[in-house]
Amino acid sequence: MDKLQVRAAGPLAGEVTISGAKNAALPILMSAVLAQDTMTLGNVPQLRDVATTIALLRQLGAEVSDLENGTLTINPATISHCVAEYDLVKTMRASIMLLGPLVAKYGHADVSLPGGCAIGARPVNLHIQGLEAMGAEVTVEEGYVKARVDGRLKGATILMDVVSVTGTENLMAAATLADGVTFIENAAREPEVVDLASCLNAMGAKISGAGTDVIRIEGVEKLNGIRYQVMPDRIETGTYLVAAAATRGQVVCRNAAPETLEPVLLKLEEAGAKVERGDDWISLDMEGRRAKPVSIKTAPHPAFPTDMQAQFCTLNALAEGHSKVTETIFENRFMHVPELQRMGAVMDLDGHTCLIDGRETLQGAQVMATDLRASACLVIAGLVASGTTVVDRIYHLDRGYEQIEHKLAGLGADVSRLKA
Ligand SMILES: CC(=O)N[C@H]1[C@@H](OP(=O)(O)OP(=O)(O)OC[C@H]2O[C@@H](n3ccc(=O)[nH]c3=O)[C@H](O)[C@@H]2O)O[C@H](CO)[C@@H](O)[C@@H]1O
Ligand SMILES: C=C(OP(=O)(O)O)C(=O)O
Repeated sequence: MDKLQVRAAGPLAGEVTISGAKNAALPILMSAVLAQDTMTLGNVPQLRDVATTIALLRQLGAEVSDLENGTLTINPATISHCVAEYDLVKTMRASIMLLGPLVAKYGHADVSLPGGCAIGARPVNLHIQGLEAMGAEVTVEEGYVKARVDGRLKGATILMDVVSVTGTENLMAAATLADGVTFIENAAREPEVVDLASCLNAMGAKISGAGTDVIRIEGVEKLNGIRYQVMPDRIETGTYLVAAAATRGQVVCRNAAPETLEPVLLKLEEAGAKVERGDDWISLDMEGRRAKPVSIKTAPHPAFPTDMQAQFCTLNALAEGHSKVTETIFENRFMHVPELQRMGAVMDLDGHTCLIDGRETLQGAQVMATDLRASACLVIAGLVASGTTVVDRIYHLDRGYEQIEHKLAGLGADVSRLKA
């Protein structure tokens, strides 16, 4: 298994180009099965999760090109087999987003249940209940969610008990081909939901309200293949901004979407960073200062994103004073805390809250990446720590960060991949 070796090399400085968003690319790729003809997608990031999605789509029988310079074509007309097998699904929970589009277009879908993961149980009950409300018969047999409908799904009013990003996306995508009007209430408002809605509308769907907590979808009979550019990755952007802040450096993120990460930018300003926003760029400059501690509480958009919580734990571990980080989305998303403690961070877990007493620096150590953002926070810690940090199990990192070692090296970091 590959590892990442990180050594402190002073403040980061320079420019980094942000990739397309993993969490927008995945639902858009999976919703491509709804089209009648070829979809051409641009700004698709070269990630392990994208490779898994391509493999899943090919397993269904779709003709999918290789990803070249961020561009991918998908011809779903050849789909013949509506089954997403366990071997691929177990590596990527987002595979559940095939369920809605497949049953809406083909009337049947079998998608393996992905199982629990490091950050929490992550059930899919809301996905299932929403499809049932639209008239599908859904069973769970031998580890697979099996959805069936005779003819078209029916428009329905669906109240989501919990705000769910992929739940909203799955049901919104399914409802585009339903007979009648669907309302999704208490919908997720994440920018990636809006990006998926924009793509579906360009394909001919009639969706309004994406980005608010009530989404209205008027079903249509068919959707067309189109060209679409995936939005920039706000979490990747936030990760490079935090990396620059933790090293007391500066960075300009190009091809970014500042309006999608305002809660993160505000917290970075509170930490003492000078942040500037352009149309498609964000710059951050610590002017050599050590970060001030910032307390955060994760919650659905437009509040502070859970996918940036781990990175802010590292920033706070290096800040001048005390802070409190509260996780409200996933029950087990502090797996990075014991690893940061091994690097000398002073932090205490109390249920869903982590109390942090910042230190001037950390010490390099061998650490284990437990999930995607935990991995990122350990890499950031390594950029500052004395000695050498070796982050093991970086396949997590490869799920969500395109060429992280090259991008960091471009900012002056001393980072290298140790091949297994
Ligand atoms: C591919 C993708 O976009 N992943 C993102 C998505 O994950 P994902 O869509 O899986 O996360 P959800 O928004 O669904 O999860 C939010 C909460 O709802 C609960 N829940 C969810 C579905 C369900 O049927 N029942 C249920 O109880 C979950 O356990 C969790 O406590 O949003 C998360 C929250 O912003 C992010 O961390 C992930 O990066
Ligand atoms: C938790 C994440 O992703 P996923 O939902 O794909 O596991 C993430 O992007 O931080």
